Amino acid sequence: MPTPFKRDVKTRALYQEPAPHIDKDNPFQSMMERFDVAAELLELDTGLYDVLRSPSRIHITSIPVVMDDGRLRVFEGYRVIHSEVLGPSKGGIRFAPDVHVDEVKALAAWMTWKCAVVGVPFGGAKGGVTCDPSTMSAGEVERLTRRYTANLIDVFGPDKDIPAPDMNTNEQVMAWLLDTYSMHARRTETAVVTGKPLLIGGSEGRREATGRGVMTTTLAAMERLGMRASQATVAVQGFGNVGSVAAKLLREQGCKVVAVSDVSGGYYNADGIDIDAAAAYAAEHDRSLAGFDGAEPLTNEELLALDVDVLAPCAKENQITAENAGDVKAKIVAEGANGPTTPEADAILNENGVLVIPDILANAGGVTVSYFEWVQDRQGYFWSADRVNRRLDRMMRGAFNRVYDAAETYDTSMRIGAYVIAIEKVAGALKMRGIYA
Ligand SMILES: NC(=O)C1=CN([C@@H]2O[C@H](COP(=O)(O)OP(=O)(O)OC[C@H]3O[C@@H](n4cnc5c(N)ncnc54)[C@H](O)[C@@H]3O)[C@@H](O)[C@H]2O)C=CC1
Ligand SMILES: O=C(O)CCC(=O)C(=O)O
Repeated sequence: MPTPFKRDVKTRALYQEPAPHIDKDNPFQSMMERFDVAAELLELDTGLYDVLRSPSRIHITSIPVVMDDGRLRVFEGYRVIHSEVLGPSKGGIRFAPDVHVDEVKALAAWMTWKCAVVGVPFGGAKGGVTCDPSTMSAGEVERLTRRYTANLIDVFGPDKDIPAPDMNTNEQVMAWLLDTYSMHARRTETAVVTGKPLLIGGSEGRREATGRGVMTTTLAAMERLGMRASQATVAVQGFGNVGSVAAKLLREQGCKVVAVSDVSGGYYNADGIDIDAAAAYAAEHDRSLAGFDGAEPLTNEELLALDVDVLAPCAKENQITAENAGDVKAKIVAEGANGPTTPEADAILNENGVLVIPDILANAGGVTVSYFEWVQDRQGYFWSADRVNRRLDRMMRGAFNRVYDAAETYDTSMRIGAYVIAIEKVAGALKMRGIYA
């Protein structure tokens, strides 16, 4: 096996300290720690550094919703536009109880870097509403979505800012967003949102795209490490849109998926989980694996420490930390989720020779097919699933190779290699446009 990439060294010598209110487990801080290392490697001008670290706009909005019992509740919603340097801003919307502005800021910045790494002509944005959709009816979620969209109507637009699904949002939520926007615009505007149903301008392959990108980049990493898919074991944390599809597609490539998990806990079977059965079970049980009997129970912590070849964290931020990174036995960590590994954990994984395929590369399949969807909507001409998947695989493979090569050139991790590519591209565009003149 090739020598693992070297541990990253950061000095913060050139750049300002992060804002003092940001604590160390904060996702924005976590993003900035990696940004700082890459900026130093690039010897990035300190002025450009300041521009790139700062979101271009933060929208915070109160969303009044009449609940089914007649009570009026007010939710807080966000849309952070991190950058529009490479094109209109792009990024998902998340509905979750722990959504907060610094999380959305980090997710928006990750979108900027992700689009640049994979080569789609978008800037970065992200949205979120602090709410618990598991306790809300479909009608309540629809009213929340429509009011959130109406409040941000001037922000969104096919040439301005284009949302998509993320945690706890789906095609139906995107359809409500499209409809609300179109009512205000007085015309049907399909390209204002991606990840929507096929019937109203969605793309073949978008639902599976993020998991598919996780599969493609994992296979590319296996090739680099001389591993065979047919002999590889896999554990997947999170069994939603990303995790369930990644598990299914890796299984189809010959891997043995021995463990999956969701918020209800983990499920282990040394002979391999029947992923179709698990997906069918979750579909029938309100998206939950609780009670799935095709496997033995284990905790999410135990899943992360399993003796497998590939670990795919596909749930949420800060799952692999300084406390548990030393227990990770996988040779490859494929980050389906955004921000699942803390900077301290990165250092431990690098030291232990684990190849981490960073989130801004591994999960970029979603935004890549969102780009294809936007292109198709604007042309009014729709592609076959085969065409979408072939183009996606080509772009993910190309991005993987560029990041791997950058990591070798700079003698660093794939994560920092990915940041180097992204920052170089966005900073270059910024200078060329003269914004920084
Ligand atoms: N949906 C998409 O196209 C994209 C999603 N992502 C990222 O992938 C991650 C997952 O997103 P989706 O699959 O869309 O969300 P989802 O809402 O469809 O699924 C989330 C899954 O994670 C599980 N989960 C939540 N908390 C957990 C915990 N503490 N431990 C274990 N499992 C837990 C849930 O039970 C569920 O199975 C997020 O970080 C998201 O930002 C990244 C790129 C694109
Ligand atoms: O498909 C998109 O536009 C964005 C998906 C997303 O939110 C992400 O990649 O984190």
